[in-house]
Amino acid sequence: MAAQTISSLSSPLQTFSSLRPGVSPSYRFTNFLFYSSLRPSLPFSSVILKPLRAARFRPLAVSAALKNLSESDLVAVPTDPQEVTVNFPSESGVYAVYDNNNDLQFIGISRNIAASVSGHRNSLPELCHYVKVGVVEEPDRSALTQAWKSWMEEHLRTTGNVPPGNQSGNSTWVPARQPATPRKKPDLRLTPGRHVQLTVPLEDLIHRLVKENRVVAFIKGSRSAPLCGFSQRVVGILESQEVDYESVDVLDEEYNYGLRETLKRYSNWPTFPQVFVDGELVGGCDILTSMHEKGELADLLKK
Ligand SMILES: N[C@@H](CCC(=O)N[C@@H](CS)C(=O)NCC(=O)O)C(=O)O
Ligand code: FES
Repeated sequence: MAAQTISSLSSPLQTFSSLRPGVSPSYRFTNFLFYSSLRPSLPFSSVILKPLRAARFRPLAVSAALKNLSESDLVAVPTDPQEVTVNFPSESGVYAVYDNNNDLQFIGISRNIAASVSGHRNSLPELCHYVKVGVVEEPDRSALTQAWKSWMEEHLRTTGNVPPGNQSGNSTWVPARQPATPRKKPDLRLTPGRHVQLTVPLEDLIHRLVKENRVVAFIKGSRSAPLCGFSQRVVGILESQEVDYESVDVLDEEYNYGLRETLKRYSNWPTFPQVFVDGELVGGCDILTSMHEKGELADLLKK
């Protein structure tokens, strides 16, 4: 195995999960500050101290800037996915996963480290006990690949082995592909079409729609083909929550004529997407993203 070269391994980019395109730099920065200022405390018992060749344990990834693999802190992965989401950085970077014997199993790249770690912990609990993470500044593809290579080379140099999960042909750590994409629910239409003269104001139709359906997302484009990155992100978040929701395309001039401007007045919110839960506007893309990352959206939808 020592003879295996880095370039012969399956591409680290295949391991990207939870891609979050379009997160504005300012938002990411705020997020980073938020995570940096966290001083979470894990129950001490959840961190099993062992005589390690690995590094010190620290409670969670509070100092996650990219360092050498050997210098990075080994952090116990909480069993609660919400704790992972809150305490690990949702930044782009590299991560190394260790089993409960502190054996390195896999080195991956992620656009959202917390989401990837949470996914691995969920699908491979027996192999995903500890992680090291390194946030990559200005994380374009080449910077991320470079970081991944440097960790991989360091591990190869010191052990002569490629981590089992990175050996070619091993698909344990790659998220399983969905067999066939299930057909998405159709979008709701507010009217029968432009040819029909409405006898009720559009506001009343909007009101009825959001009161009669628990979760409604007004988006640009359809849920199967959103026409704007903000709407796409919100659809992705709602799908990841596995919530039953209705979607309405505000750009559909045939069946939702006038909705784009009327809804802005109805909700007093100037942009799309707009997500309503129990008849109340929850927010747009920024708010939904933030609530999703903090676990607040799951709580709201569970109620
Ligand atoms: N910060 C907003 C981003 C959404 C946004 O800026 N939407 C714009 C462009 S898609 C919009 O809807 N503008 C009004 C319009 O197109 O009628 C959010 O969190 O939802
Ligand atoms: S940003 Fe252009 S349509 Fe949304």
